[in-house]
This record gives sequence, C-alpha cells and structure tokens, in this order.
Amino acid sequence: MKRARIIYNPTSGRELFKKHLPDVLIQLEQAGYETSCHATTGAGDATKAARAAVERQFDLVIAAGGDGTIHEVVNGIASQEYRPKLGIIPVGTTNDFARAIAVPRTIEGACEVITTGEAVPIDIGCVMNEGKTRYFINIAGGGRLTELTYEVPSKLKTMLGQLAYYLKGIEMLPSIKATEARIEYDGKVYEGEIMLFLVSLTNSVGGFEKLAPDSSLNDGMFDLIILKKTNLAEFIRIVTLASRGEHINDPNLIYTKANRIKVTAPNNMQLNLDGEYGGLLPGEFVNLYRHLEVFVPKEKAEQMRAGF
Ligand SMILES: Nc1ncnc2c1ncn2[C@@H]1O[C@H](COP(=O)(O)OP(=O)(O)OP(=O)(O)O)[C@@H](O)[C@H]1O
Repeated sequence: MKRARIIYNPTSGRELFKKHLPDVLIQLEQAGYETSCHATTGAGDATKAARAAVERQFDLVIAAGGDGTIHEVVNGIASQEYRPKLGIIPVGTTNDFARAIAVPRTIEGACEVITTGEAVPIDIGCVMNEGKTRYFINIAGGGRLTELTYEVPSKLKTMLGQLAYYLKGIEMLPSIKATEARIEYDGKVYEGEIMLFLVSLTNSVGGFEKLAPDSSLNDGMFDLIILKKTNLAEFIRIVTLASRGEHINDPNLIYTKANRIKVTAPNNMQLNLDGEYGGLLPGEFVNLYRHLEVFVPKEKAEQMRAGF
C-alpha cells in the first residue's frame, strides 16, 4: 500500500477541514493510500512536517490549507533529493494555486483529483536572498502593494474571505508609492522607479485570473511583470485593466518571460512569496524546470501536455 501524509492547517479559510477529515481518509484508503495526518500549530510548522514526511519517504504529501500552507509544504520538499508527490486540498481564502492547476475548491472534489487524477511535473520558483534559499509555487513580488497580502489579519480572512484583501487594498491605495529598483532578466536590464514587480509561475494571482495570461506551469520560464511608476489614477486604471487581462500591452508595463531574474533595490524592498513575507531584497530568482509532481485533473494534465 502507498503511504500518504496530510498536512493541514486547522485555521485555514473558514476552518472546515477537520470536520471532513474522516471522509477524506476513507476516500484515500479506497484509492490505496494508508494515510496519516499532521495538524499545523503555527507559522513554519507545515515546512517542518513536510521535511519529516520526506525523511520518512512518504509517497504522497497532501497540503490542506490556503496558499500559505501549500507554500510552507513546498518549502519543506523542494530542496530535498527525494520529493514525494504533492496533492492539494484548497481550504484557504484565496487558493490561487488550486485555481491555477484546476483543482476544485470542494474538499471531496479536490480529494478525487488526488485519487483519480494525474501527477504531472511542474516548475517551482527558487529565490536566493538574505543568504537563504526559499521556494515559491505561485508568485514572488516586491513593491508596496504586494505587502498587503500579509497585512490582512487572519481573523478578518476567516470572516470575510477574499473581500478582506480588497478592503485592505483600498485602505492602502494612498500609501502605494514607487520605489527604485534594478531588474536584470535573461541578459536585459530595467532600472528605474517601479510600483511593483511580479515573478509568476501561474496565471492566477491574488484572485486576478488573467494577470499573467501567457504563463505555463511547465515551460521552465517565469512570467515577469514590471509596473513602472504611475500616478494613482493611472494605477487604478491599470489594475482595472488587469482584472480583465487587458493590461499586458500598456506602456507603463513590461511583460515578458524569463528564466533567471535578479532584483536589487536600494530602499529595503520586501519580498513577498506566495502571499507570505519572504525577507528583503536583493535577490536572485531561478525557475526550477518540472521540479515537483503535483496531482491535477486528467483533463488539465492533457492540456498541459498539449502546451497550455
Ligand atoms: N494552528 C495554527 N494557528 C495559527 N496559524 C497557523 C496555524 N497553522 C498554520 N498557521 C499559519 O497560517 C498561515 C496561513 O494559512 P493558510 O494559507 O493555510 O490559510 P488562509 O490564510 O486562510 O488562506 P490564504 O493563504 O489562501 O489566504 C500559514 O502560513 C501558517 O503560518
């Protein structure tokens, strides 16, 4: 029998996962997995639990939580030589990664993807900053706006879900200022004031499903977005365009693919990794080609093979 380890965050989203755990265990048992569980206790615990699952050579690690939990689990696995397959049960607030790999946002549906879907290799982002190596699965970014994701209190997210981010975004608008940065990408350089930069692995970021419309999960390339300095009115106009995927040809924006990206910023720019604080820049980003096998629905696996 194959062995699976569920790492779940009991505080994720609307805090519903634990109630469904017996059903999940039955579904996995029927699919041939002997399964055990770990409930996370706080920040960083999912990384430790994932590392322990690697050491114990589990075949499958299931991250049940929001993007923060998935991020932590990936950070426990990605640096290791033996990497168990990854399953996702999205019970968080935004669940960007689940949306990007077409995993349904019901517990039963997500479990079915693990039991009847296909494990496909996908790219993982790696960043070296502050003398550490960290990994991300969805997006890295810098600039004042990207800091709002970890300024939204957990209680507010439990109560309001996605709306909490929008409220925080509106509250922050007047304080969004441009910052100096130098961004080197595959031999090219942009230097100047920017509102934000994003290094994306998927097309689904912060609830914006068309932010990086050309992104592919397994082409070994990041989608790099640099938003140059704008005034507030321009900024709001571009965000509105971005919600419809119509921003990429805007002259205030650079949108390109790159495999290696180096960012330096003189003013202590913070790095956001999958919605979590990821230390200070400078940093260097490398795309790890097809580094981790993740369960996706069969149709999605076929699409990916066809190059979508
Ligand atoms: N027992 C716990 N109590 C409090 N916080 C926890 C606990 N376990 C994990 N955490 C922290 O909660 C953070 C956020 O969790 P997670 O991403 O799963 O849910 P979310 O915030 O509801 O969703 P999203 O990230 O999609 O907005 C994790 O990064 C982790 O550090």
